Amino acid sequence: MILKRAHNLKGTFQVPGDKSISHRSVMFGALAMGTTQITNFLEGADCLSTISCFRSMGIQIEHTPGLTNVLIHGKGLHGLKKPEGILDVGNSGTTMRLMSGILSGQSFESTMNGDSSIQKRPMGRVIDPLSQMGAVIHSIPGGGLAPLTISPAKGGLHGINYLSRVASAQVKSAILLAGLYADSKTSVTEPYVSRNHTEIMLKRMGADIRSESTTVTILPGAKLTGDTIEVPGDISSAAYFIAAGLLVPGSEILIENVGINSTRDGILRVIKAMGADFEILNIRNTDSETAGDILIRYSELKAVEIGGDLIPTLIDEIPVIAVMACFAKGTTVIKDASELKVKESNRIDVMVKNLSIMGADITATEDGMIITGGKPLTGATIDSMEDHRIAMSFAIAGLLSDGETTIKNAICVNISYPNFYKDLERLGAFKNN
Ligand SMILES: O=C(O)C1=C[C@@H](OP(=O)(O)O)[C@@H](O)[C@H](O)C1
Ligand SMILES: C=C(OP(=O)(O)O)C(=O)O
Repeated sequence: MILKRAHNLKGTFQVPGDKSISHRSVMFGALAMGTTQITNFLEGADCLSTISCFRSMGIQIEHTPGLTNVLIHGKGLHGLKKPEGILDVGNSGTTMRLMSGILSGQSFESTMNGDSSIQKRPMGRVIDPLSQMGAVIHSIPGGGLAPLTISPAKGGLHGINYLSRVASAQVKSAILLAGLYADSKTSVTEPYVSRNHTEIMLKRMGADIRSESTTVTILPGAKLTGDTIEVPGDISSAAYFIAAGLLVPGSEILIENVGINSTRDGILRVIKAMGADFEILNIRNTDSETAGDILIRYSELKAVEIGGDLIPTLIDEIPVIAVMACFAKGTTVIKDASELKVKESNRIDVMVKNLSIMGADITATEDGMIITGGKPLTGATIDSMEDHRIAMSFAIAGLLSDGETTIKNAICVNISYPNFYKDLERLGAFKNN
């Protein structure tokens, strides 16, 4: 993929459905009784991996490729069947970690594997709490790495009160899902509140689940019922167009129907602090998840400090926030973000290395980065490391740089945003190419 400097991005469009909500709608729909009807499902490779895993456990899922309506014929908490082969989660950490919780409660043995990136990501963070609940999980290569084999829990699962070291919705959700199968109440406390889509959707489906401050508690025994789920647009995908609209001179972009759940809206708080010219219009609820239209205009930005409880609300947006910081006046400090090291790539290292190559003033720290804006960027050849967020962040950087930027392994955007380059084109990003 080759990108050059752009001007005047204009248009109204929608980003695809939220990845986190799409995954959960399939998983929880499978565990509910009756039909779950999903609209605006994300047809990204990660969510398609979730569909294929649940199909191989006997769940009938109606989905026509190219259409975003999906029907899940749920079979209840005990309706999954032993899969024929290995469950392949592809590139999706969310699929592997949430399914670990579900599979821990089943009466059959299963093995999950994924691609080379998944095989490097830490699964000990779900193996440990689930084992405390009585789950039997074996890391085949050892060290808490995938592939993982999950065998039936001999004495069944037990409720625990778990204090998590990390603010991670994947860890929290895995424990809560196992809690549906436990013999007593389960609670998870995290250092900061992470995205709460699991809590919202399980509650709607009938689970007895409550949140108080940073603790979520679930009771076993509830019967889940199928639901109608309108998936809002993914704010993590909108983030690239928020950045492009703010930074490409002369731009004005309206992104319709974006999920702005308060556990996900950190990027909006950051651009506000940066002095961005934007508005959130038409705020509404789509089945308990709040959505709105985001109007973005070209702006002069100033630096910000980002850390603490803000981090989980924008964790996947940090790579593109780093790009924005290169164009903001002053020094931006991003801290408390060491989770970035265990995503699809080490996102601190990859951003710092490549933005430095392009000419940015950026330094890696133990838990984040420090970026002084104002140095012009020059196009370069950037390897995405097969990480979708890296590919999309450097595509935006390419629109703001002198010369040409070439993204290697650019196709990985299909993980969360298959039409990313098409949507950029529609807004006029390739007029100069
Ligand atoms: O629960 C989810 O859907 C997700 C949680 C986050 O991961 P962590 O739970 O590891 O922070 C996020 O980075 C990921 O893209 C999706
Ligand atoms: C980290 C991500 O996803 P996952 O953990 O599901 O692979 C992401 O989409 O940025």
